[in-house]
Amino acid sequence: MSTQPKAIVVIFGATGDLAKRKLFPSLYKLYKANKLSDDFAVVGVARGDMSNDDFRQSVIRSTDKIVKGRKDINDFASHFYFQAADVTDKESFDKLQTLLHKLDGEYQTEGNRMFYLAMAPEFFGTICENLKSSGLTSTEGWSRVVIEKPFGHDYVSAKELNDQIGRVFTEDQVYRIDHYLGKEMVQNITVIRFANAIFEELWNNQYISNIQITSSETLGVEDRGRYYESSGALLDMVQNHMLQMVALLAMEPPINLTRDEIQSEKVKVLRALRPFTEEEVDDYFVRGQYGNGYIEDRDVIGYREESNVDPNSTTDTFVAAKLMIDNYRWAGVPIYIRTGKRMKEKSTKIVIQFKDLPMNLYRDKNHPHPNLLVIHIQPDEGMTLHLNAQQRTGKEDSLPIQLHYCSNCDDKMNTPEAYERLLYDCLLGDATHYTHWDEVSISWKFVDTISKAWNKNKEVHFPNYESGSMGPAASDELLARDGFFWWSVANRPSNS
Ligand SMILES: NC(=O)C1=CN([C@@H]2O[C@H](COP(=O)(O)OP(=O)(O)OC[C@H]3O[C@@H](n4cnc5c(N)ncnc54)[C@H](OP(=O)(O)O)[C@@H]3O)[C@@H](O)[C@H]2O)C=CC1
Ligand SMILES: O=C1O[C@H](COP(=O)(O)O)[C@@H](O)[C@H](O)[C@H]1O
Repeated sequence: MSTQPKAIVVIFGATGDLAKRKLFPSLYKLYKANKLSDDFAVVGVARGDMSNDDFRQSVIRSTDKIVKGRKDINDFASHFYFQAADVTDKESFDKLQTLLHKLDGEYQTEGNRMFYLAMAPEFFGTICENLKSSGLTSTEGWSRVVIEKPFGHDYVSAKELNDQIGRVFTEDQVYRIDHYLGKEMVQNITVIRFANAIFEELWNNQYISNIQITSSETLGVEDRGRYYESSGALLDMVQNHMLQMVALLAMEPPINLTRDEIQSEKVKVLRALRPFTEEEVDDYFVRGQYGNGYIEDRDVIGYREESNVDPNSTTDTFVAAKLMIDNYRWAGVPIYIRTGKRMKEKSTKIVIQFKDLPMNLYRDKNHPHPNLLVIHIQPDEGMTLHLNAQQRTGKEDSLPIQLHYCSNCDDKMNTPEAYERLLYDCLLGDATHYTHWDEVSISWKFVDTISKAWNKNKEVHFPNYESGSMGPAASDELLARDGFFWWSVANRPSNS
């Protein structure tokens, strides 16, 4: 298989935020890394009428933040073409077909096509149906479709969408993107587990006390209020990114590293998640909404004051939960997750807390120092092992130390960005780090119960956490009830 795939990438929604902020810069980085053949073309689709030159200037501007003074940027941009089209208008697709045939000839792309749906979800089904009816998917090369999130807003809508897409593309042609799966250290979760004897033997309820996953953001809802009002943190982050990290952390070792075997093991974890009745939800889930506050040296408004947000909104901008996986390996081990907007720091971390020794000769009874494995997903990418190794002078107590590995502390720009990795994977036909329908459907069924319970009970006292905090007090109480607390582990080693 060529590591410099030839293809035409068609980006529906090419004048949108995702295209400019993530897709064009990622394609440029692939081009810079010689991961794109010279035979590639990108066709941007949107309604606005734009010349190819204007579109190329838009692409160049979007890469500005990456590399200054780029000699090759004009050559890169010359591969971009704009096709004005309204995706609800079938005739638009005939014009697109004509352009793709022309470009197939000019760039010898062998009829290979990636259709990237960087548009609002309500258009996903329509685009797929029009791609088929216009013959755009009948090509001598391969054709793949990348579907952005949210993939539906509940199980029923996700199933309808999946059936609509399934009438055009086979499962192997469908790439449901969850960009967390493109992140360096999310991809390393299975490497840390399955390439290190010292961890795999301990990775179970015999040795692990609890697991904590935090994905906190300092950003508020920004200009996405219209979308977020009907999503909230539960559907925006938990149903996809958080549950995907749980699956990777808890899965059994696959028999090999093929997509099918890895996804098969992830599905087993999701199926073993303890289901809750609607009455039990509030015993295991905490919801929050940010109020005003002070963050990153400035005053910020609360969620209800944001644009396109109902002043009496009950949408959750924060979720904490205690998940239980009822299988032999994890029975009894709580997995705590929390995610939210307008929190104290932008960070995604996983903390594995190991059980205490039955008898610790050096234990400082007032300052327990259990062993922790911290997997830093972002902003630092790496891991820290918290051990007890030094003896305090003249005392029996031991001192905690940290072994720290950071893969991007010296050169943050070198680690491929998630979208860069995932775009390249799709061009290569590798769906390992994309989500399979089986994973998506189970995640929706699990989250639907929580969503229904919360929609039935709107008696919430929102806002219930200050911007700049780590969420509502109930999130701490969720762990305190079990004798635990959220570890506020630093991004970098310290001698605390
Ligand atoms: N932005 C982000 O950070 C993230 C976005 N996503 C997902 O990515 C997708 C795109 O998001 P985002 O870029 O923010 O959205 P935007 O609203 O910024 O962009 C939407 C794009 O779709 C085009 N468009 C809208 N209607 C039509 C139509 N009828 N025919 C053709 N083109 C149309 C718009 O151009 P025009 O109006 O000129 O036609 C524009 O290019 C969404 O599914 C979102 O959920 C997922 C994760 C993060
Ligand atoms: O999918 C999404 O993720 C982003 C956070 O992504 P990150 O890579 O910056 O951690 C979140 O802000 C957005 O609301 C959500 O849709």
